Amino acid sequence: MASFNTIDDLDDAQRVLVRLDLNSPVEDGDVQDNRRFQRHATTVKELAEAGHRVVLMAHQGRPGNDTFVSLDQHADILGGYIDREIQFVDDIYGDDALDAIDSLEAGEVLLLENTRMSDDELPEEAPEVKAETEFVQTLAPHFDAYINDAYSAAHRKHASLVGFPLVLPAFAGRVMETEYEANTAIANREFDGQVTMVVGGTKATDVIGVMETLGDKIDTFCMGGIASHLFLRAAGYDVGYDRHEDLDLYDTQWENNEEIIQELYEERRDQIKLPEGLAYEDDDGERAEHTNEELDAANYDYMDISEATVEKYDPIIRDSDAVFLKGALGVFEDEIFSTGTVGAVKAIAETDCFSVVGGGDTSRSIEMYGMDEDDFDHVSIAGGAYIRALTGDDLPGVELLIDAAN
Ligand SMILES: Nc1ncnc2c1ncn2[C@@H]1O[C@H](COP(=O)(O)OP(=O)(O)O)[C@@H](O)[C@H]1O
Ligand SMILES: O=C(OP(=O)(O)O)[C@H](O)COP(=O)(O)O
Repeated sequence: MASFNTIDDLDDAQRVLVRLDLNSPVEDGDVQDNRRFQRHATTVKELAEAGHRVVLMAHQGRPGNDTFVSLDQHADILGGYIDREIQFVDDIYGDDALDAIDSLEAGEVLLLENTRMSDDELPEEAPEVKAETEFVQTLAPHFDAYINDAYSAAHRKHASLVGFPLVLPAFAGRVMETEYEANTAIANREFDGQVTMVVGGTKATDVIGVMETLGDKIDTFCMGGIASHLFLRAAGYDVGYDRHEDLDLYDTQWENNEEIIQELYEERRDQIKLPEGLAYEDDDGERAEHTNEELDAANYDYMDISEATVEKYDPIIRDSDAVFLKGALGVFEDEIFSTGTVGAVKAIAETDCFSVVGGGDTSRSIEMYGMDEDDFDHVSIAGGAYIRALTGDDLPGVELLIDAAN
């Protein structure tokens, strides 16, 4: 496996510049705590306890959006996980930031302001271009090492992610390490027995990309979510199109991907397991189901896979050596349509297989329905980066760490 240097390879008492991904939901201006803080805290705590001077960079939201806010709240939330104060400076590479950086003592931690508040950060450009920005050129001389822990942002060619590895010795943090290991385990097929991928969610292109890239590494695809309706349509059932004009869940995806869906369905018919039926809300607000033969998308909105489908997928999951999950099998946020997602996630949790659950939305089902993250080998905190890794795209932030090690 191609690899990178990690924080185990750092010299003692370093001045380290660490890129985290603390990008979080924001409600009425309040940053919402989430597992990104908890995960990155592991890296930060380890660095501080080892006696390094630790300066953190992260982004929040995108300019113009309500979620584009200062990182002052992030410092408090992250500090709560490491039992030590995280200083915050509302500057990135101006005099205030440099003063705060240079006054740090061993074991102290400082968070800089939202990197996206610098004009140098955002346009996606080649690492060589980013390395020449004032942002990178001003900060780099104040550090001995750059650490990238932001796997979930590693698909972006932004200054804080791709500029520094060209000008400082570069290392991976603990989150980067675990996310990378879990995702490459599938691509390299590091398992002897059955490998199953449970795929759902709303985006057909994600599912198609995974099937095209990993089709020969995965034995069985158990399908749910919107994508499964499109494959059921390819199989000839009356589903996989929009019944409201103002809704576009299916039609555009079908128009753009019809040929490849038909092709994948024909070529990989033995590998692809489709729902046996789908669930909808009846006139009394209760869950009801149709078998595939009864499906009638002109008159019903289908929100989950049927119970018979859960029963069909259950033994497949339990007989697997490794199971990867991407995307929800139904609208699990509504309890009556959580049967599919919770059924699959529970079966994965109860099975002694190597298991990875990914997708920002889907992994929320674990705590929503009282399951324990420790029952899985890895629960990814990455959305876009996870799917890019699964579909064979390089992550520039990761590639630069590998290059730096070689
Ligand atoms: N049949 C369905 N109809 C509408 N939405 C669905 C359906 N099945 C799953 N979803 C939705 O898919 C979302 C997750 O999809 P997606 O964003 O692709 O995955 P993730 O965020 O896990 O990567 C869930 O929030 C769920 O409500
Ligand atoms: O949260 C992130 O991505 P994700 O929602 O795909 O997991 C990353 O922080 C990247 O953010 P961006 O998509 O605004 O570049």
